[in-house]
Amino acid sequence: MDSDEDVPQLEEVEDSPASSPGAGPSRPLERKKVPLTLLTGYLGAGKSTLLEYVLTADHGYRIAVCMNDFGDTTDIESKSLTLRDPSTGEQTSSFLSLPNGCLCCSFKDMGIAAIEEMAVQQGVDWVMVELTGVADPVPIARSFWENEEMGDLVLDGVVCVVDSRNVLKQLAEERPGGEVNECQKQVACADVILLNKTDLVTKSVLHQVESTIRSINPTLRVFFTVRSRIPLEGMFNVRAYSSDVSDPPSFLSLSLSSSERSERFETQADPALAPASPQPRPPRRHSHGHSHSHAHPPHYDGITTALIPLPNLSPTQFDALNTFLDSTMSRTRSVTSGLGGDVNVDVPVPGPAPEILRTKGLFRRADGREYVLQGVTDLFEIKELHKKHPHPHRPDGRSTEPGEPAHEQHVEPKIVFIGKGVDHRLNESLHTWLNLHA
Ligand SMILES: Nc1nc2c(ncn2[C@@H]2O[C@H](COP(=O)(O)OP(=O)(O)OP(=O)(O)O)[C@@H](O)[C@H]2O)c(=O)[nH]1
Repeated sequence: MDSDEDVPQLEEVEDSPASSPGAGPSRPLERKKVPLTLLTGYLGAGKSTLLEYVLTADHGYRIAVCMNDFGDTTDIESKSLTLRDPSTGEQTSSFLSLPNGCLCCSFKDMGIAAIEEMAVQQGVDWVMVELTGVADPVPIARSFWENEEMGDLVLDGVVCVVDSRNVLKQLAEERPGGEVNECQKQVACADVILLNKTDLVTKSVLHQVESTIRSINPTLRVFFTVRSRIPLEGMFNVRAYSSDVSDPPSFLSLSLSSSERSERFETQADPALAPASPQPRPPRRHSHGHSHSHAHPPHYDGITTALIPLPNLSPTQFDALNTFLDSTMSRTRSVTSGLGGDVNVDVPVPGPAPEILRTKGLFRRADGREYVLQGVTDLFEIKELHKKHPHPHRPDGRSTEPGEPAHEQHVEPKIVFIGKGVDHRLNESLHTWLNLHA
């Protein structure tokens, strides 16, 4: 095995005075990072429609949108700007400054470092990078996540737009050798999804689309949209790859017993776009009766999910969990590298190795300390969570009185694996392994 590809080990992040609970804002001397969102979606799903909205609407955000090419956006009244390398004075990239304060940049000619430079120099609130319709977002998300050139940028999450009318067909498209298709990968690796073009489908189709999407990736924030019209706050601050260990990623609020009820958002159809026939309503809340203590039954040969509840961990179980993850990721690496064959693993998991695309989780030790797990393909990282702000509201939504203890949002410890060949064996093996090390 190439040592460069060694999976990062479980490391406890050291408590610096600035990051300790109760020590005030973490790292006060550091510049605030600019969050970056990756936008994916199959051909024709509605990505450009979303970007056009971002670039033209009066939403109050200053967003830099990076696209493969400017396309039709050059029609939008804009001012062309050029960015120069401060050391050489050479032109590094060009972009358009739009009337609502947003910027439109050509991603084709810009590396991550140039995007970072532009974001910092222009003082933008947010960066969105559009990936092309058939792009596999997994390696791109991974490279944005681990890239040192990100500097003052931080990957916030992956937003995927799907065409509700065609997505079931796109998910079912077969690839030679049973490869996972791009549409499945886009859904698997997304953190926020827009079920777009809801004006073109019936309520029952939309219901089917939602349950299929959730069976592939139960950690998603779901929005129902017409013309990709989404409240922008909904797709921002996802912190899905958060390395700021004072703010838990929002997927952690996913409840094991009620993930179907977890987060639902509906957007109003633009009346100007309303079809002549009555607008189908998005489905009401519903339950599929799934038990999340086991993997979902596969809907497609490709991607499945295991959502595994965890007990509070003893010190030996905490170490054992690291070994389990290390072994699981080594097996994934042997599949994705195409080398196959035996890998040196410490944990016996029956059956063929899964190809894991995304891993997320929260661990709690018996002493109450909590850790967030993030993983993309065979890379994973675990950081201790230092809660900065206990929840200022009571569970009934009312603010706490002065002196009354703040209520913390209760998050159940769990791991979510999303990938090909992920099934109940991972769940069973992990619990057997943890019991062995109790
Ligand atoms: N009826 C309907 N049409 C929509 C909606 N959203 C987008 N469209 C139309 O669908 C077509 C494709 O939308 P785009 O935004 O260009 O899709 P895209 O994902 O950028 O497509 P590519 O650039 O090919 O990947 C356009 O004609 C849009 O006007 C919607 O909610 N309802």
